[in-house]
Amino acid sequence: MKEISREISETEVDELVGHLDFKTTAEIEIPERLVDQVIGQDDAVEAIKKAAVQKRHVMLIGSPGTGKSMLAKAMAELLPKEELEDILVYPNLEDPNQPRIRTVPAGKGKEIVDSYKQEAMKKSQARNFFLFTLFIFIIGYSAIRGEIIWGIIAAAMLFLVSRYIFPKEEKNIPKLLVNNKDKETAPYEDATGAHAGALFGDVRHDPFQSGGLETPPHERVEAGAIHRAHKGVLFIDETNTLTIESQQKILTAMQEKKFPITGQSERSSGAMVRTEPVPCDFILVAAGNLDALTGMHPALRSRIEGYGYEIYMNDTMKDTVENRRKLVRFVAQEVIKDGKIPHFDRNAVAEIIKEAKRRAGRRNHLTLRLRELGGLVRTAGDIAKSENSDLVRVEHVLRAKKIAKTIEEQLADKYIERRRDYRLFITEGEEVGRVNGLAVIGETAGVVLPIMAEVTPSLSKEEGRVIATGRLQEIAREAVMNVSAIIKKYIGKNISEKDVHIQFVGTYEGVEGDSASISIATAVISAIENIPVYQSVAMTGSLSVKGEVLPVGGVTQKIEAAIQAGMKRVIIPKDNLDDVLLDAESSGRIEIIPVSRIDEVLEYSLRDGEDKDRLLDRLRELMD
Ligand SMILES: Nc1ncnc2c1ncn2[C@@H]1O[C@H](COP(=O)(O)OP(=O)(O)OP(=O)(O)O)[C@@H](O)[C@H]1O
Repeated sequence: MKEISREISETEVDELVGHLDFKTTAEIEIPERLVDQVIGQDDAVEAIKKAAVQKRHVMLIGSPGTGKSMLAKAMAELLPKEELEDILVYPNLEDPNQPRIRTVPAGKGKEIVDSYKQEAMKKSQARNFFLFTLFIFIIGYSAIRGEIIWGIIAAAMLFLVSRYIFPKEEKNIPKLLVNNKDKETAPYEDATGAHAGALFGDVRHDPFQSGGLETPPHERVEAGAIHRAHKGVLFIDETNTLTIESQQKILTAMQEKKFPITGQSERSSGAMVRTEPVPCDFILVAAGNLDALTGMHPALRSRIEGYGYEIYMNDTMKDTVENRRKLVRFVAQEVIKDGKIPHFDRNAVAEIIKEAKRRAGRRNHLTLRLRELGGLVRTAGDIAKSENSDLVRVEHVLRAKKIAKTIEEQLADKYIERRRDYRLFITEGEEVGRVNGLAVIGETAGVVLPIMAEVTPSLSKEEGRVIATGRLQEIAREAVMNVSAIIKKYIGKNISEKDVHIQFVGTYEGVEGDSASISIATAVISAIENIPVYQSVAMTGSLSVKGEVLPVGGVTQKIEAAIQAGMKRVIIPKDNLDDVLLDAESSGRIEIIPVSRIDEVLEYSLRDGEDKDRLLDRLRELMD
């Protein structure tokens, strides 16, 4: 049995950090451009570089937190900022409900608005001076004539009339709709989850629509994300969550490169206003997971397909020296980006990289779900900071790992807790037909999944049935089918004349049980042969019809779940041994038994005794 080394030694640290020579992440150099900071998504980086030059749209599909919005932001940095423009909206004297639109080079917009304001101020000052002199004259004259009351009344009337007669200069000042003054890069607009108004612009409602108190229509016009993204990038995550109508409008905006703004609420006075088309020459970066493709408007998708790039994001990258070095840089990047947490020392970085290996769930790979890993970096940083430590050290990372758990992991904890309360776990003694299987929730959390099997004579005359409860019926049926082949061939019993009942004890929403087949097999064999199973043993593995134990996913998480539930031994497929990456705290707390055949599973899980020896002898004779 292979003992997995637990203590993290100097050489291990050196290997984990890709033999980079550094004491703390403060020494690590970080590239200036965002695009050069992206890790492990080389195809996507290539595509956005090309798309930025050719002004093409891009679709990024993949798991959350792998860098989709980071790439969109990076793309905005690559676009020429010389082309940026300001957009102004002017009143239209002929048709006030159709305000006019003008574009000027970036920075000019504010100058124009300022000069209009000054002009208006001068005019209104002159007007006020004239009115003031007139009032003084009227009141002075009426006072001389001893009729001051009439004078005051006349002045008030004049004041009211003047409000109507004199044009309001401020009403002619254009409004700066999109301001790109002093922008360092082309705009990046994240319109994820935006409602129609935020996306396509809106015209506000005017509660005072007459009486000289109204706000002119052009002043009520608000730009949408598509307009603010003019000459830049419009990023929309979960594109499929937009209504079909919105997707259609985006498509029109992409084709026309301009889109008028109108009031979005039908009952508002804003709905009467519709501007001239407003420029919106943006590059769309649409993102999402695979579901996003199904909910996406086909025309929008084909527009991107035909005129742009579609990229599937990587979830993991190969575990190479070069990529480990990139993860060292990632830790440094996250520290700088956060700005508040201390730098990491070498050992702490190594622990993060170890976690990246663990989270990859795949042999010789590192995870690229870097947002989650970044969360761990920040939590470790916060712990170090709260303790006034000048550096983040291994102990901080280890503690952070306990806190920075994904929802699935927290769910698994609750699940375990609840099962403990109800004593659904049995971790000692032995029982016929009951096996502690292991499964995963989501992709990140392991759980113990107890399985019970019972074999009864068939109720139907023709053939026996597999009766499984819970959502895992299909898996149970498949596993039983494999097991029956094995049992028939090697144990010499035909279970097709029996009913096999399989129960997944307390199955939980989201549990995936594809790796439960050796557990089901063991439970069924135990039930048929009436040999009890040790309850201190947990197991995971897939089973072939020939009785070989095949590798499964999420072994580390499953072993952790077994440890947490209080198991003593865990049986895993031999091919998965390299995937086991327990942290210092968990390691050594359970005996790991790698197996490659079902007879080995039975050897370690069935109660010792003559029955078992006979069964194994028979089985091995036939299998060898
Ligand atoms: N490939 C990567 N390289 C470097 N850092 C990354 C990468 N992916 C994610 N990050 C880090 O995680 C943060 C969040 O990632 P980002 O928002 O780009 O993910 P996303 O794929 O857009 O996720 P979602 O689809 O859930 O919005 C980034 O700001 C960055 O700090």
